[in-house]
Amino acid sequence: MEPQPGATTPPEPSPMRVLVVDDERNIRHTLRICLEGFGCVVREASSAEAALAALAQGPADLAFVDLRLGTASGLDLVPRMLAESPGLDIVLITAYATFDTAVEAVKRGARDYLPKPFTPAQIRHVVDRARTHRELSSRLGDLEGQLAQTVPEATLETASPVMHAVIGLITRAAASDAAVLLRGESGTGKGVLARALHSMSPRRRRPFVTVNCPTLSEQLLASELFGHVRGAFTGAVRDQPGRVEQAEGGTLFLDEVAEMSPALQAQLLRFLQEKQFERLGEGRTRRADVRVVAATNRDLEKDVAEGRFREDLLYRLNVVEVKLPALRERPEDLLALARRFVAFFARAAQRPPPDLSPATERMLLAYGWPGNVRELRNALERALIVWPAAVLEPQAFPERIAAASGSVVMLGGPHTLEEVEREHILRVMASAPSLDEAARILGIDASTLWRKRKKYEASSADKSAE
Ligand SMILES: Nc1ncnc2c1ncn2[C@@H]1O[C@H](COP(=O)(O)OP(=O)(O)OP(=O)(O)O)[C@@H](O)[C@H]1O
Repeated sequence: MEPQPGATTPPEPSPMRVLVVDDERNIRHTLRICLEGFGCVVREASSAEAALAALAQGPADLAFVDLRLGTASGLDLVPRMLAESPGLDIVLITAYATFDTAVEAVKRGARDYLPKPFTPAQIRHVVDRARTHRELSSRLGDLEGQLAQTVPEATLETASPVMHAVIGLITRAAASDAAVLLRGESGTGKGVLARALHSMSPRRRRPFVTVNCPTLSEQLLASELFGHVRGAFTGAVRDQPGRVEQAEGGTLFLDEVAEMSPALQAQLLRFLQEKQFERLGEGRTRRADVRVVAATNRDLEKDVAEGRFREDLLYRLNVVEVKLPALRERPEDLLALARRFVAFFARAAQRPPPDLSPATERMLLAYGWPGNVRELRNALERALIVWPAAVLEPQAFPERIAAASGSVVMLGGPHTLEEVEREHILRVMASAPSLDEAARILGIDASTLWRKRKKYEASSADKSAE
């Protein structure tokens, strides 16, 4: 059937961009003809330097690289090409095929290995696989974008002198490889800062891997960190690398590091000292280049004094120690953070962001926020759900928060009947879709409700002006 005018068809995928790196003209030529036959856009390079120059000029999706490039080795070229173009699929081609070279190529980041002579079917297979890989990566990018829409972006902007000093310290620490210990109450943003540190560090293009220590049993935590081999324990059905290996070249974030058994503390200490570890159940010693950032909300000196935490491990972990202030210790940031969360959750709910009433601002500043930024975020998320009006009033918040500033009327509290009536009417009006509906719920005439509302609005204006 002919497509209907105006009908939308899915966009054609853009052609695969392929770079052929070989010092032999004939091979380049044969590969070009074959690849162009599969719809690829092909560029050629006859040396390692020409390959790097080609990548600097424009990205490629896939590269065929000869193992012997004149005097240079294609193996050495692999990491240099990946440094230039991290998402590139590299396939090494060579007549000198040996198993060891194949393993070495993959270790250095090549995706595959193709012995000469190769057939067009083999080339097609490589191109198809690279295309699938590209599609998956782009889908992953989309999903990451969507995820970023569902979690408010963390901000390092601050008007608080204490927080300013913290961010300065993190920024300086980012440049080095020193272990960093982030201390602070739960919800102060230790995880957020650990990630910020990683993204400011030279390791930012490598993985950031989190291990949440208290959520796992001792054995599972050991295996999570260092991996295991098949049969190491019941349920270990295959070899499994740990988070330390996943974080190779990057940063390992150990959240709540105080919650580790003595045996595991010893293994972690050895890893910090020597960068060496073993997978559970394996004799072979492995190495990993990983920067460790740890966090705790506990008094580790007390844990050391009471024999629960190794002193030598504490000194290894806190080469740089950063103490995050509680939210109540940085009041300068509170309203700005609150407004960011309001804007974020309003956008997610597709409504205009409500303002904070003066009473709400006073209440937010008066409350102690024991759950810190996490509690503030959750309180605002909830407020936007329960309070559809254009101005957020204290009543949109849980009673424990509202009660702190004494600004909210609670049933059974020290209030006059008139105060309770006003409060009840305002809450019903905020959640009802119309004035008529609010009047129906309250069991009074719409005109009576209208008069009462006028009176309350006048008294709110007087209070705000106070
Ligand atoms: N600067 C910030 N900007 C925006 N959101 C923040 C900021 N700091 C913390 N948050 C939010 O607060 C919540 C808690 O942050 P995070 O998990 O980093 O705290 P934590 O100190 O590691 O807590 P815990 O000790 O409980 O693991 C998260 O939802 C995070 O997004």
